[in-house]
Amino acid sequence: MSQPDSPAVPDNQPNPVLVGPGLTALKDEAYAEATNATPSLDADRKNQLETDAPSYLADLPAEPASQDPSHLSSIPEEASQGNPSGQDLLRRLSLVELPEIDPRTQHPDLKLSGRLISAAFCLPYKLYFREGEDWTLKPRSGTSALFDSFAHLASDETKWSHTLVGWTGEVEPILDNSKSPLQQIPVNPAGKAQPPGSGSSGLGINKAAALYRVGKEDRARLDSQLETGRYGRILPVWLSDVSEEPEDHIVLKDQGRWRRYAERELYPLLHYKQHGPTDGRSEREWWGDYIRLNQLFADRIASDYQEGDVVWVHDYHLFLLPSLLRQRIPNIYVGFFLHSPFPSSEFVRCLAKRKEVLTGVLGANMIGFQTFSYSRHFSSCCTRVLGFDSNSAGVDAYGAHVAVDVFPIGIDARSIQKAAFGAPDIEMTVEGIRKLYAGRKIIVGRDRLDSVRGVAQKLQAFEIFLERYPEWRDKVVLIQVTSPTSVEEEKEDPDNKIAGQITNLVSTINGRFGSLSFAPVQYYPQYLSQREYFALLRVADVGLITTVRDGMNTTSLEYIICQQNNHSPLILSEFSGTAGTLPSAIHINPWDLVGVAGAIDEALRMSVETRKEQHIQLYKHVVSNTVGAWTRQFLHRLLTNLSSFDQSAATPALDRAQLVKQYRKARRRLFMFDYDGTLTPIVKDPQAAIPSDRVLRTLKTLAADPRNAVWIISGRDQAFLEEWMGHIPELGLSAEHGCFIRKPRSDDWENLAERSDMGWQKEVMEVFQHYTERTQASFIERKRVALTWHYRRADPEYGAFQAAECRKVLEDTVAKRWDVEVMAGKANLEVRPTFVNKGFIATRLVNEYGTEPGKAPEFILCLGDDFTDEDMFRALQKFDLPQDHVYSVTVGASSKQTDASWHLLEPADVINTIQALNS
Ligand SMILES: O=P(O)(O)OC[C@H]1O[C@H](O[C@H]2O[C@H](CO)[C@@H](O)[C@H](O)[C@H]2O)[C@H](O)[C@@H](O)[C@@H]1O
Repeated sequence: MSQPDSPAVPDNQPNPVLVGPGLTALKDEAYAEATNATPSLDADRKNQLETDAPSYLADLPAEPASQDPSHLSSIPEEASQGNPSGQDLLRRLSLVELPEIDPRTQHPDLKLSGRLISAAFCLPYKLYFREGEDWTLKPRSGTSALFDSFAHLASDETKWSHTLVGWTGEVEPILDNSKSPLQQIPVNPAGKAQPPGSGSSGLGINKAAALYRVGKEDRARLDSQLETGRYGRILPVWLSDVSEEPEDHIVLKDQGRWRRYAERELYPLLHYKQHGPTDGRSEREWWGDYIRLNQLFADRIASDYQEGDVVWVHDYHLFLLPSLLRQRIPNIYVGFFLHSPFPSSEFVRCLAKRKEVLTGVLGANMIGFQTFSYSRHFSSCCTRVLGFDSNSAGVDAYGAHVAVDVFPIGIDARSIQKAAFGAPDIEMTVEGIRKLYAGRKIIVGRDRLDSVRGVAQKLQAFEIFLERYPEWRDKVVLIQVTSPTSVEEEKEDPDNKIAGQITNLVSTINGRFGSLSFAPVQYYPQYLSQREYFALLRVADVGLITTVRDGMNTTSLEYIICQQNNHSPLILSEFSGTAGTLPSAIHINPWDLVGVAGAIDEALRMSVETRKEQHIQLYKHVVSNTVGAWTRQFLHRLLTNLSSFDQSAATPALDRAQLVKQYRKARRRLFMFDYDGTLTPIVKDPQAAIPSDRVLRTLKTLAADPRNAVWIISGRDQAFLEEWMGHIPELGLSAEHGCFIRKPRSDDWENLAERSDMGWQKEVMEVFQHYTERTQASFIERKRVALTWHYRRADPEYGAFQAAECRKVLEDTVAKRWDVEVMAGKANLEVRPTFVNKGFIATRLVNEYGTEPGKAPEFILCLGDDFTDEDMFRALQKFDLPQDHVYSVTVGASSKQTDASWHLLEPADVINTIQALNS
């Protein structure tokens, strides 16, 4: 989730601007918390949730363990008709359990160790430090669903042994109450106290600029404090520069810098925000830190890794980690989940480091997204930015298939239920708020103060609502709570533009529609306690979420749990990742302010029956798609994918040793090389795909051996082959997929299509021209016989779409009248007569180059990369030759569908292989 809204306890709170009655105005308690904090708040949270849990929850299983929402069909009829209470529904859904994965016994092919290592940017705790003492751990606010997932993995509900690897976060010192703040300032790099007042703020300490040293013993103490707990074993990652200090000390300096690249460059971009141009200097520095941060994570994981471990990497701070891990441990099992949105490739293209970021994450075996559209954008980016083949199932990257899938995250419904209905004093708080607004409808909004959360749009829409529906004036109150942003990019806004804009809007609305006794907008720019937060969600008559972009909006899910008795409607932005999973909410476009105003009116007037109906659907979703179910589903899919990438089903990499051995033994050898994509890499312009000197030299040497017959069998025309390879007389050339042949040491070309009627060409040209006119940047390559329509330079998705249509038209018309084949090549469509193909040429050559008539060569190496080369591979299978005499090799991924027996990744490997034979 993109820094989701969480009701967690704050570590600092600003002063409220307009504090409405009924909610506590919280003061800045960071100092007090730091000095008086308990060793761990986990116990507190647990107590709060469990000791006071209502008895009706006692017999509930911990988690509805669904892996498949289809189990909802098994909900008893009355559950949906009779409008059961939320607790009933939760209880019934909980009974529908699917088996939990046992990593040690399931997927035996993967030889799993049973250990799962989660990598998340920050630990679930904020750390407070005083030399020589136990560390103080306080729950970190935000990303609550993710932390709940870790807790689930560490619980008895799963069979994984869970380890969490995360950055310590910005470590803060515990200040000594007995000393004045100025006596406690941190040291500068030379070990001297910083001069009083230098960069100071608040307590006299500029935390961002401060420098702390953490010794070996203190770090070991933290390790042992984190050895066990709610989230399993935790391994903290210490982010620091290469230190000049004695080795056993880590220097923490400008700790916020580790966030900068991710939160100033990636976060805005992922949320469709682009900053203005800069000189790029700071970005380069941040990028350096980003690489180092990812490397330090990789080091930490690699040092703990055991064979068969599964690593699950979370979110955009760690985009590079999957590839860094794979570099260190090639066969590692890695899953990646992006909690934030993923934008269209048009946005990603703007990122200077787009290639590094995309290839970094493609080191994973599977990449998960919150919604289908985010996953589609990602796959499309890999095609457009990196040129990789992709479809909705995944991306083929560097010879590996990376699965891409969708997993909308959920919440821990059970613990939210307990907190919202079982926490001490919550009923009193609920009653207190109700009394305060008695006689008025309550609309509730709770967002982080980021521009992408759409709070400004919400207020503007509310103003229009009061304007257009005057009957509601004085009868409706909007309670809007905004917690401070935690994202660097927004925090650093020097003018605090959003905050200013929001307070202005609040004042305008209250000025226009309020009175001395009532303000229609109650605005609370502060953290709420958990009790106040849930009480607020419970009393709402409407929940209003107008986010302009988010990965997953957990507030909307928590609201649904809180509304299990009232069934108040939820108005939800269609730009929230949650919208797709909550079709029963009232969907709005936050940019259509009049539409939002209308939706508020509709929600307030909704009949009791409709509200109930909608709520049941929403509630079913939330309690069956919990964070536990999400966790299990992700891992289940990852392991299934890993099993299906089973290497026994894949084409093996060419065994060079065996190849060389047979080559040396053989008296007659035949080589058949395809050209494009085999001897040269695929490039945008066909005329630019010329052979390198190295390729020519290697071929020449190979063909110079009298035992070798070396042929180039290509779709290219005579002119091209002659221009670039014609000067090597020992080479045999076959052009246009076998239509023309030039034997070694000959200048004459044999035309195998001589007697064929070329009437079809005119018809094909007409169809090709039709599609060329309609597909920008596509073009026709006219050869003597074959015709090729290229769309590599066109928009890849549109080009492929047009090619599919064009192919169908040709197959339904020309191919029915003429004896021609329509072939889909690499970003091209080709038409040629059926009577000849590369397979036909291969058969002819095998028969021609034997040691004696009727005997095949003792060594055959045949290489090609595309569909047309498969004809050669199939032709070779028809000869009953000893296995170690024939090497059919496809150039590309091992996962590729092919009739070849071996694979090589790319043209460079082909040349290296031939060189190995030459040496
Ligand atoms: O049989 P081949 O030697 O592999 O030739 C097949 C076709 O290759 C050429 O097109 C392909 O390569 C181009 C250069 O890398 C690339 O721009 C294009 O997108 C590919 O389709 C060639 O232009 C065709 O005539 C060949 O039939």
